[in-house]
Amino acid sequence: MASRDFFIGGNWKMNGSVEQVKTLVEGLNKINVPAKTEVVVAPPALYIDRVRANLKKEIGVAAQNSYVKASGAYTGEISPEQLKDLGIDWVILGHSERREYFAESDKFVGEKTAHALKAGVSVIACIGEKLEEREKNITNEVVTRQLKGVADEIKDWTNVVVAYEPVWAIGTGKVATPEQAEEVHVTLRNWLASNVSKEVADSVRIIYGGSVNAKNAAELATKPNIDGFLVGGASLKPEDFNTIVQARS
Ligand SMILES: O=C(CO)COP(=O)(O)O
Repeated sequence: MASRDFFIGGNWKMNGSVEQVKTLVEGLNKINVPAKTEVVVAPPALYIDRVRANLKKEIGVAAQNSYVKASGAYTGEISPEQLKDLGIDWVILGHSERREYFAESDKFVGEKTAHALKAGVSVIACIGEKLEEREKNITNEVVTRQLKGVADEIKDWTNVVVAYEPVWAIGTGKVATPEQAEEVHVTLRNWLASNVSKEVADSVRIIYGGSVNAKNAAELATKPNIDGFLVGGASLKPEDFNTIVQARS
């Protein structure tokens, strides 16, 4: 078994209502977090405060985005400093939906990562190729370019988790095979060993996201370089999410 702790993130995306969030938190509070496993959920920003107030402390809370400034005239944005103020220790950055719909560049994602880390907020940094990029056989080029966007801006990787999320697998029910995911994770680790350090390559957690569910998680978790998951749809179902949390136990 890999020595890196298992990491499970639940990305709720823009889902939920006051009532649904309450039910979800009640369900999550029943989860027994196994040893050497870290669990973090990312509610929409509006609900973060109430989730943190009502969720058991063994489960962390993440924002789904944050900006590159601490405060100021940036209408609609949220700073990592404000997240810290509310006891939020994590943020998801560079999700493909933000890259696609909000035109976030590799450099901007790197800058946001650097700012969040400086503010003391840990980062789940997302990367992943689109279907046409996989079909053109440029997956490795795309994911290492995206990883470089982060590597160019930071030195300390202690508080970073890398999430490999192939865009073609997100919300499609078309999960990457364990072999496909493992292959990319190895590529990323090799890139880190060559371009950052062997220590970072060995210690950074690389998690997989894209149609992970209660049925496929255990098999994916057998791969030595898959250190956990970033879960979308199935994170809205506490029982399924619990099965995924227990996948390596
Ligand atoms: O984008 C994802 C998590 O960030 C994955 O979403 P799904 O699990 O719904 O495919």
